[in-house]
Amino acid sequence: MSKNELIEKAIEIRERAYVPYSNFSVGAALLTKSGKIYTGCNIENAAYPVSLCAERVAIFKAISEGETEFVEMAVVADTERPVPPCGSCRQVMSEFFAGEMKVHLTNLHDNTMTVKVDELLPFSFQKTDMEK
Ligand SMILES: O=c1ccn([C@H]2C[C@H](O)[C@@H](CO)O2)c(=O)[nH]1
Ligand SMILES: [Zn+2]
Repeated sequence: MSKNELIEKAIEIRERAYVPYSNFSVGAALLTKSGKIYTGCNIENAAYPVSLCAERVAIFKAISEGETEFVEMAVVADTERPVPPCGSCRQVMSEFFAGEMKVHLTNLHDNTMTVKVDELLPFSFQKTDMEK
């Protein structure tokens, strides 16, 4: 599985985005260690805050299927710069992904930026912070 194949999956699933409010479609694809790909698109709601981002749809699909080991993720939107994930998604990434894991952020013009989870959210709140 190459970076470009993962990006292709994110581009494909982006077409399924349900975005009647923002009209801003996002796609995500997450590769597991076992070689499976979980995809996600953003899904909005008339009660706006209930909406879910593409990244979290992909991550929660994988977690709910019992996946625990992840290799890399791709996120795509029709932005000028590579799409930056929101803070909530960064926090969820830091919960389930290794700090060193790569996330490929891209747009429809092939401007891709690859960042590590730790770079997306440094000094993130972790479950170990609740242990004394
Ligand atoms: O990285 C991002 C940024 C935004 N959105 C969604 C949330 C909302 O549906 C729309 C506008 O914020 O885009 C994502 O899915 N991922
Ligand atoms: Zn988000």
